[in-house]
Amino acid sequence: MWDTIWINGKLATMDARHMANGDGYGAIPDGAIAIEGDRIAWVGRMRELPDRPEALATHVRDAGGRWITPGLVDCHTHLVYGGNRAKEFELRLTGASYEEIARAGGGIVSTVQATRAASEQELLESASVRLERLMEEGVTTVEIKSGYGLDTETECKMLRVARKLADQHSITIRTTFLGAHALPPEFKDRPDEYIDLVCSEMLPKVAEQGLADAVDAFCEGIGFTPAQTEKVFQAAERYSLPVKLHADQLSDLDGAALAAKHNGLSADHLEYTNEKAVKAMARAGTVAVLLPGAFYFLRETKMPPMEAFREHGVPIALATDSNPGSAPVTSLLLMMNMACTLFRMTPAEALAGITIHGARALGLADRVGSLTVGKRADFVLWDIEEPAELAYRIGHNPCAGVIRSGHIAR
Ligand SMILES: N=CN[C@@H](CCC(=O)O)C(=O)O
Ligand SMILES: [Zn+2]
Repeated sequence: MWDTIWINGKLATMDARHMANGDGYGAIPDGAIAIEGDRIAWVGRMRELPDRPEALATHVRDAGGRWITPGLVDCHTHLVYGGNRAKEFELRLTGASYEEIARAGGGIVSTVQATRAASEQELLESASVRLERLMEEGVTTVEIKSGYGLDTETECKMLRVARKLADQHSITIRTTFLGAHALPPEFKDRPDEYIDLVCSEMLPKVAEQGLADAVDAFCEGIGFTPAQTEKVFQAAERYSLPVKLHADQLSDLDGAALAAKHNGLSADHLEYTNEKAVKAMARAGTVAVLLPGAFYFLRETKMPPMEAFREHGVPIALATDSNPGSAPVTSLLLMMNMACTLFRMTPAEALAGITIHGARALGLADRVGSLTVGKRADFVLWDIEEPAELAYRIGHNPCAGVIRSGHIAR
């Protein structure tokens, strides 16, 4: 006997096994999902159920003909930080660029000051508000990076806050150590010494305390060089932590190829990525994580190489990049719309980007991201007539219910 069975759902399974109809959603129109413990025990057509639902499960729940998708996955966020950067936004509107502000000591470094000054409790409270916004739209898995501490104490503080968020909310959180996000002012003109600190003190401490599930860096003119980034990756490998990379956002430093060389889970941003690097990503299974919110907010014009990703079969994920400087956004549905409008993705590609491919970018594709037997029973009920509506509307939240680990979460 199953614990629960949801009947009368239209399932967008996002499971390759159901993609034969070519709709891109793996749709099952008259679907049911059975739950045993926190896992999916059965998925299929109602008429293929082996018996009456009441005879199969303790609880029978009616989805009322609603669409059901996997729980959404936001695979790239900087959700924990102090302060905000509204002043920098105003500055950019008077002509200063994101890079100019960063080079003049503003940008990421100004958030570092506010984050160092904030208590753990203050960071927890401000990040909780942002996390709640994501969860209201059906997000059940989220990645959170450090990177606004840039000293051992504050980097650990940020990651502890991210872990606590997972204890306090009904959500799966993966944490990523991003010590190599920017050069802290106390290391001005000494980037190699800072990278040594990241590799020999920060990362070992973070790893010893089990605070990170992955390691990231910002490989860019206003971040770190490929050689410095590679040192961070080598240190991550010593602690058996997978890597990801903020790559090729503002210029082509061959960052995506570097991430692929180190079997990166993902390379993120990728506006300037070249085709050779795309091929390397395809070979390594590195996911392309696109961040249309940052592209929009910084008014970027260089498009990520969409056709090359498709041609070479690189999985494309989407994320909010929620952060105070380049993407003060907490809506993954808005990212779907922006990905379709700005990057010309299809709504089905966009949904795959925030479900199965987002899961893949976190190394979690065997556990979440699709309606598949054995995966965690995380799914969302939607008041929509067709799945494309998730990407079509702007500023509208049709989430009608969230099931997380088998239980009704909202
Ligand atoms: N590109 C680098 N890091 C963040 C932005 C951080 C910030 O500006 O505060 C990003 O992913 O866009
Ligand atoms: Zn980022």
